[in-house]
This record gives sequence, C-alpha cells and structure tokens, in this order.
Amino acid sequence: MIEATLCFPRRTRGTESDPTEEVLLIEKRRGLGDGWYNGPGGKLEDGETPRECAVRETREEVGLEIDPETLEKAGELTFLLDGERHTFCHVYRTRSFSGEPTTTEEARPEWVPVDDVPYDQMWEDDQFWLPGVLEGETVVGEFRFEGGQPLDEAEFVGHDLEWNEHLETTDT
Ligand SMILES: Nc1[nH]c(=O)nc2c1ncn2[C@H]1C[C@H](O)[C@@H](COP(=O)(O)OP(=O)(O)OP(=O)(O)O)O1
Repeated sequence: MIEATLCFPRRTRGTESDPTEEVLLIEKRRGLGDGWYNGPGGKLEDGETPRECAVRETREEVGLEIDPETLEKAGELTFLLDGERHTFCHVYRTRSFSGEPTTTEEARPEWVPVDDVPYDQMWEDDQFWLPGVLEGETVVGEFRFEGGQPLDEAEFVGHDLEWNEHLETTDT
C-alpha cells in the first residue's frame, strides 16, 4: 500500500468587506492524476513522516516553504482498488507559508477561489471530501475504485465518509 500526502495552502484576498477565500491547487504534470487539479503532495519517502512529506512535496512541486508545525491535519483518506487498500492519504491545510508558487516539471500552481474549485477536472472523489476540508472540517473517508491499475483509470464506485471524528494516526 502506498502512503501519500496532500497539502492545501490557503489565503484570503480581496478587501475586508469583500474577502475571497482561496486555495492553492496544482495542475499535475506527471504521475498519478496527470492533467488533473489537486493539492500539492505525493508519496512518502523512506524514513519520512507524513508531515515532512507534505512539506517536501509542496516545496518540490511549487516552491513554497512551509513550517511543518503549522500544518493542520484535515483528513485521512483510504483509496481501495478492487477491494484492496491501494493508497492511504494524509490531508493537510495551512495558512502559513513563504515564497511564491512557481511552475515546475511536476506541477503548475494556481490560486483558486474556494467557491470555484474545478471539481470536474479533479479526481472524482474530491467533490465529496474537499469542500468540507476547505471549510475547516476534518474527514475520514474510504473511496472504492474498480477496474484494475492504474488507479486514475479505474472506475470510482462508492465511498463512506465520517466528519470531525478522531483521526486514526498519531501524525495529527
Ligand atoms: N483518489 C485520489 N484522490 C485525490 O484527490 N488524490 C489522490 C487520489 N489518489 C492518489 N492521490 C494523490 C495522493 C498523492 O498526492 C498523489 C500520488 O501521486 P504520484 O504517485 O504521482 O506521487 P508523486 O507525486 O510522489 O509521484 P513521483 O514524485 O513521480 O513519484 O496522488
């Protein structure tokens, strides 16, 4: 089973009387979910904690620097492929980062209003869990895919969600 992370940097733009909440998404340029929007993130490397992975992947993919302690754990997602655990994904959000997002070989970053997230150009499961995560909730989810590898060509067939439950792992 693959252990992976997703990280959603957040910021507020606009004026005090008319603020716009934004999230930094990437258009992924290679690997799983190539061509789709997602948060920065990727697979854990040996010896790395999920939090360290989220920081490293965000730096590698879009050049933003994040202090690991400012990352807020927002979810734990299990993606099943044909009944087997394929990926366990730790989801984080933060409002604390430095640098300007930059396009790399892996990703093209884009600040997007949270009311305008392009769910039709994302993993099909995202529409079920990401809105709540962007509203500050915590999610534990299981998502079922069928049809064999790779996961991003399999069919999304069902899901179960629990909101604001205690998260399973110690890396919170
Ligand atoms: N169903 C799904 N919904 C979702 O929103 N994100 C998913 C997902 N299944 C996998 N992901 C994310 C989790 C993780 O951030 C990423 C894993 O993609 P990759 O295997 O391409 O990993 P990497 O970006 O580490 O790739 P490399 O650096 O090329 O090894 O995809």
